[in-house]
Amino acid sequence: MPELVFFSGTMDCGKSTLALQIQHNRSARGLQGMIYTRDDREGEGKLSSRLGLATKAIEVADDLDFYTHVVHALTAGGRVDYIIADEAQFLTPPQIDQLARVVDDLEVDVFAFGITTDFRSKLFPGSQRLVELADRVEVLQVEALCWCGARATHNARTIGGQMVVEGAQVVVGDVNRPESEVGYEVLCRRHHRRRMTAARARAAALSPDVLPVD
Ligand SMILES: Nc1ncnc2c1ncn2[C@@H]1O[C@H](COP(=O)(O)OP(=O)(O)O)[C@@H](O)[C@H]1O
Ligand SMILES: Cc1cn([C@H]2C[C@H](O)[C@@H](COP(=O)(O)O)O2)c(=O)[nH]c1=O
Repeated sequence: MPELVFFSGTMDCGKSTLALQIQHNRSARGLQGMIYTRDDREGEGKLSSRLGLATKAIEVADDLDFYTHVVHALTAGGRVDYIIADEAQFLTPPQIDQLARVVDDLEVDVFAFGITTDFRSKLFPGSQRLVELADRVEVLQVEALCWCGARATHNARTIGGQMVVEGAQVVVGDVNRPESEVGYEVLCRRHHRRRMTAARARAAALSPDVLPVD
């Protein structure tokens, strides 16, 4: 049975790498896929992993209708055995419904990859719809870690190393950026709740306030 699978995790946990591996393994067996992404850090029309691998992808805009797009590809004589959609958190809820329709009516597997929650730990609308509709939600096995060593479950947005909780939901960016830039850091829930980034933890450890006093 074809499936809609949502591979989910924090930033930097290997989602795009897995997408590229699924693409590689299937195409190595002669299967043909359509690869979609939206707002990849490396630029338009690319699906890229931090391990250095990348592939061409169809850049999705708000007005792209997945069902119509796949039907056009099929009626033009193309073969579509599976679909990969990276950065799926940026898709609109109607687009997720279209992906579900591709699975049910066209009998094509759809593998979607994305983060579930934003920097305020609120669901992205696309991810919410995926959780509602997916046949399976898979959490990636390679866990990203918080600075404290616990499993990272949340994404923090940082400016100057400090976690911020105001701002637009979508700001394309990366982890491990210089402290002067807007960036992201993955944290465990405890430290996300306390807004305790690695930089703040370092500063607190160095503060004379926490040194033992004779
Ligand atoms: N230099 C490196 N050596 C080994 N693994 C790396 C290296 N850089 C990144 N990775 C791996 O790549 C993962 C990030 O993969 P990526 O597919 O870009 O993540 P995501 O799409 O989830 O944001 C990291 O969690 C880590 O496991
Ligand atoms: C938490 C959060 C992230 N983003 C952006 C930042 C990146 O461009 C992508 C996630 O990419 P990854 O391959 O999973 O690392 O999402 C955002 O726009 N808003 C947020 O709150």
